Amino acid sequence: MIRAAIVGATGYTGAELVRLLSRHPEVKLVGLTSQQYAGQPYESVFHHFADQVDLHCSPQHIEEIVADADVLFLAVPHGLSVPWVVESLRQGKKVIDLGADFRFRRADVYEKWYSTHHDAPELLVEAVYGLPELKREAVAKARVVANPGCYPTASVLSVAPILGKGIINERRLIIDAKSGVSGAGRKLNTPSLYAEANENINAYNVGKHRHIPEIEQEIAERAGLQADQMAISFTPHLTPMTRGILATVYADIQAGVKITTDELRQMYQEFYAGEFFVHVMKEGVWPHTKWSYGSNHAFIGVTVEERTGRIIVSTAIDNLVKGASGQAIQNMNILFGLPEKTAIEAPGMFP
Ligand SMILES: NC(=O)C1=CN([C@@H]2O[C@H](COP(=O)(O)OP(=O)(O)OC[C@H]3O[C@@H](n4cnc5c(N)ncnc54)[C@H](OP(=O)(O)O)[C@@H]3O)[C@@H](O)[C@H]2O)C=CC1
Ligand SMILES: CC(=O)N[C@@H](CCC(=O)OP(=O)(O)O)C(=O)O
Repeated sequence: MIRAAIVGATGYTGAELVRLLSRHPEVKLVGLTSQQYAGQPYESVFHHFADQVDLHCSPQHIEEIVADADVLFLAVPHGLSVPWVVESLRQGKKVIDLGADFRFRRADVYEKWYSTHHDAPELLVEAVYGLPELKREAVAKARVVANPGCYPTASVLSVAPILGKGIINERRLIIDAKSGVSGAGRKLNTPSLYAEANENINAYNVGKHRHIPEIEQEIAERAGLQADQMAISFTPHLTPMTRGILATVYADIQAGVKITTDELRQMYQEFYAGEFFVHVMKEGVWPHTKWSYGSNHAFIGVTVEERTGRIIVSTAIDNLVKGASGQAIQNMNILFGLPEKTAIEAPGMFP
């Protein structure tokens, strides 16, 4: 059995890890940390785990938690991961960080967008950006996996099949994205209050969201460009749903390129052939976030808009599953040589 510990087990992604890992046939949960609930039974923090999870929340004693586990999931706010990663490496353990601290190749980019100093920039080169459909081989050999952000997961999957092929202008993509409120975590946060989020939709962090450099980094790498050549417009919106991301991407087709919707769809189907979790929709079918609710599956709709010379792609995922905890388990399965879909294969809950 793989011994797994979750740091920050009392947040939304932590609870989602517990839900999925507690049913994983090859995993034993051995540690669930929390600051504010340390010492309390986990099932008294989340009563829906009554009689299901027989562990107490433990304080964040790094050495002991790492010593007891084969793999650590870090589900804490950004800026807190470095000591856990350093100790995991020292003890020869695997670590999967759900936050942003190890997603960037360059510390200066992280420091600029997160307004935080990076205490272990030398480790950034060794961390693997864990989007399994694109980096499976690298993940398999990794010691540190940087689990992608929820918006970047949907955005990068949306365009990966057409990057670096001379079909679109990758530099100037426009991404319009919507998220459910669980994307903001369980902490108190005024925009997430029912009275403010219900029956409301608004853009936020327009032109300055911290996922811009992450999306640009990953798209540039696959397109054969430098990240500083990128000028992507990414506009996130908060929507009155609990879970879900819908990212709609607009890409200008390069001058002289002729492509039909059928040809485009065929490219996507070939690129994602054999990918259990990625589904390319038929003509006229556009993804709904509800299809992915509670699941690790991603749904992609594509079209060529001949009138404007643009490709439009719309992708739906669950921010807490494919956008966070499910993808983290997919990465863990790869790290330990297990079938990738173990414990996360179920379809979404519908309606
Ligand atoms: N929500 C989402 O959809 C996604 C989130 N992520 C990332 O995953 C990580 C966790 O997010 P999420 O679960 O939403 O966050 P939550 O706010 O729901 O939970 C955060 C967790 O971290 C713990 N924590 C908070 N502050 C500290 C601290 N100073 N020291 C130690 N532990 C602390 C909390 O523990 P306690 O309060 O019990 O002490 C809690 O268990 C973040 O990095 C987030 O950006 C990534 C993709 C999607
Ligand atoms: C609705 C909402 O607030 N969403 C969060 C994204 C959550 C997330 O996934 O952020 P990381 O993946 O980078 O940790 C935000 O916009 O900051």
